[in-house]
Amino acid sequence: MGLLVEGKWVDQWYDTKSSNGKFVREESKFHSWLTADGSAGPTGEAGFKAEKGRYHLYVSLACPWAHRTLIFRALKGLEDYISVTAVNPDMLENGWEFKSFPDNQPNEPLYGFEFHHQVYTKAKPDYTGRVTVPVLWDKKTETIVSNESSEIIRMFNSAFNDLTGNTLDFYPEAQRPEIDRVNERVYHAINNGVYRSGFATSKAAYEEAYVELFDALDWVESVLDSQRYLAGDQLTEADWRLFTTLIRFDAVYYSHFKTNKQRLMDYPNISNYLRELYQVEGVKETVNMEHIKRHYFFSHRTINPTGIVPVGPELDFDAPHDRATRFKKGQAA
Ligand SMILES: N[C@@H](CCC(=O)N[C@@H](CS)C(=O)NCC(=O)O)C(=O)O
Repeated sequence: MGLLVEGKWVDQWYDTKSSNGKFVREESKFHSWLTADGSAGPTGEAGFKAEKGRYHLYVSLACPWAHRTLIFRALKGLEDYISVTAVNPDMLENGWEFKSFPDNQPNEPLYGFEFHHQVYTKAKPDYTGRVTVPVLWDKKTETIVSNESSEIIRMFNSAFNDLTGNTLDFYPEAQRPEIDRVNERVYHAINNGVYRSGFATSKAAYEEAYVELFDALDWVESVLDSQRYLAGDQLTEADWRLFTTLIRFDAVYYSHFKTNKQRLMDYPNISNYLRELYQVEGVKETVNMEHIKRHYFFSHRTINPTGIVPVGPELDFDAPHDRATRFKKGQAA
């Protein structure tokens, strides 16, 4: 685990000393947008037109943020348009590495890179900052378009529609205020909340994150009691953003990040909803529990010094769910 300082790799764990034991996530640094016609998006540079085969996605199958982009790639039928490389789940002194798992064969197809930080210095030789996944790479101009998952999923939601004919919309205009409102709380208290709990190095910081997390999960449980999805009767990006944290919860966060007030399996609405989302066509293929468990338990040696990966728990996301029978058109039946 480390970061780049003026283009040089430095091996160091997160600094929580300057923030009273709190884990503070660094903002992503690349914010351009891929658009249908190459015009500029809300931030960054213009010139990234949606074209078949032009872009490459670097992900970790373990990472909840990268997982969002893989889900959108699948739901939007972009598999033949955007190629993907998954890093090795072990993230140790060199950060993310390009090696297949578990057989450790080189797997970076564009430049033969060994380390993910080489992607960052290729784009910006004097880059300073964290070296994170996902990264959306432009093969044509050889640069990073974006390393912010919440923005990459919005690009995937619409930029390729004319090319693919897939017009599924997970950020519909009319629901945007509600989606944004839900995202805000889910991001802070749940998506990032599990990390704020697990990476805290003071009891006070851990407990603050823990309380906010379970308050938010209670709120989600009650929302899902009266409507089928987080922002109403339609499946939206708000659901997919929550999904990637939920699917890791009982297997990893509950024990490794000490978020153990109760398991998700113990929430009737959330657990049924989680199974519904998992069973949406194309989604289960994006879930890789081996990478997920291996990454967290093996890589975070400050939290789990032995690196031993637990065998359990046994989880069956293919079990039937009750959401379709409980909600006719998204409303309680
Ligand atoms: N805001 C980023 C966060 C991405 C992120 O933190 N990814 C983690 C893996 S789950 C990572 O690569 N961490 C490496 C590091 O922090 O050094 C996004 O949503 O795209």
